[in-house]
Amino acid sequence: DNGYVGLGERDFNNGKFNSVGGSQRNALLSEIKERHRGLLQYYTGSAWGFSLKYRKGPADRGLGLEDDTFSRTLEKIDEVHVKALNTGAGSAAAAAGCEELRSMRHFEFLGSGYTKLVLKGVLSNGTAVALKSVNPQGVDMKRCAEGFGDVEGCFRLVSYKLIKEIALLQRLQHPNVVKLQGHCYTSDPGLRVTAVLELGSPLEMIQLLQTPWEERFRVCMSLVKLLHYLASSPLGSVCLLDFQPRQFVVVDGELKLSDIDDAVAGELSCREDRDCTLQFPTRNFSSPCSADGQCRGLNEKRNLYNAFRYFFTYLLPHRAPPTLQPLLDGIMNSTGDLSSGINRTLEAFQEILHLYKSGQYLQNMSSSLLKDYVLLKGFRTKESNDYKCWPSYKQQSCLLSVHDMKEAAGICNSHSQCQGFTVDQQKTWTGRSLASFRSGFSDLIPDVNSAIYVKKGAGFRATA
Ligand SMILES: Nc1ncnc2c1ncn2[C@@H]1O[C@H](COP(=O)(O)OP(=O)(O)OP(=O)(O)O)[C@@H](O)[C@H]1O
Repeated sequence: DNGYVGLGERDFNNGKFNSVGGSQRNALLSEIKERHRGLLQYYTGSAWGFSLKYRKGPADRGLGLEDDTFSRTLEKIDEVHVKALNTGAGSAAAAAGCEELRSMRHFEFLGSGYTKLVLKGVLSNGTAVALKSVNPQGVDMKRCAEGFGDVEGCFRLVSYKLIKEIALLQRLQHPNVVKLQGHCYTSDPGLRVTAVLELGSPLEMIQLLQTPWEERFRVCMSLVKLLHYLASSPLGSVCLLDFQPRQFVVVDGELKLSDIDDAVAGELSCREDRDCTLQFPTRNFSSPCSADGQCRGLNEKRNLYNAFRYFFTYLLPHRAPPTLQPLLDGIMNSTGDLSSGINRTLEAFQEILHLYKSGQYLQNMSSSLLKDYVLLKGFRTKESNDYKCWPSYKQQSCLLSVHDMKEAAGICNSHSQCQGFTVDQQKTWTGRSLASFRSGFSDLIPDVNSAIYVKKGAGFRATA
């Protein structure tokens, strides 16, 4: 009994629900109520500044609204979500709501998945954003429509995943979670929800594998910072059930979580230790069941092991500076067997970052290296193709990050084609300089702000 059995047919034909068979309809209603109830946990807490007006009856039958017609119930459900989302953190300052979206033109397809369709749009202030809505062609919609035969009802059901995403994004604010810029929730004639998000680019693992180690380290470190936050977030410990690279986007080189509807907050309940087992294809892990019946630390473990198997394994150790390799091996081991938690893992990343930024990883770098070079002040090279090296910041030339000129000289000495280098004003995210390594200098241009290190004996000619 879902509290709605026996409602008149008119209640389902008001433009919100199609007429479908009774048992299918009731099953869909049960699912809708279930999803709706599941969302309430994300709205409670002092941050919301209001209390939910729901009367929870015995076993929460009909959400205490049994006397109302179904359409009225949906209205009340909508009222709760609209109110909760509109008073959620950051909503007052949100840049985009329904009005803003209605005036938007020219959308571009960005991506789609089982549940959502993502389009690029531009706000009136010129900011490009990602707009998420229910994917009418997605597997979620198709399965639901096949099962229940009610497209409008299914739209509502699937929308709750997006509403959950909005509610979670309001509460989980972190530099490595995409920023919610606003949302639109309309329920007349049918429920339509749009989330307005910070725009990123899809995480392309193949592309990332070809980027310099420093950038791959950055992605892994972004992930570690995110997991550190999720381990003790305002919603308690949060577990990302679906942990695939496609759940993340990249914004200015930083990894950000974008698909959060499959996250769960709070530790798993348990009766005994056996209930707290994590099963992965090649390994199992377990946590003790605490006296208050929770698998303490299990969410953190699951997230961290997934970070190891989907990210660190591919991105972290390859082509790292040799002196940092032992520390990186340490991270690979301690996350691969979960002997360290997220706190210790973050510390290990911070230590590596410090050694890298400060140049301390460059042990025994001889200062005599620069003696092989002549400093030519007041010149720069033309932006042109030159010999390639891997992994370079540019595809058609050899552009690498360096701590200082000595490191650049050492790199140049190790490349047979290299005849010298210039160091850019541009910095990488760690504050290191970008050095352009050259095989010749037939294209020099006067530039008071630049200097070139030319290998002694290398021929060069200025064009002006
Ligand atoms: N903020 C964003 N900026 C740019 N592209 C995005 C953004 N968010 C999502 N996308 C793209 O849209 C795709 C679908 O989004 P999302 O993962 O939220 O949908 P989904 O239906 O939950 O997907 P899945 O079936 O993988 O769980 C993503 O894989 C990503 O490529």
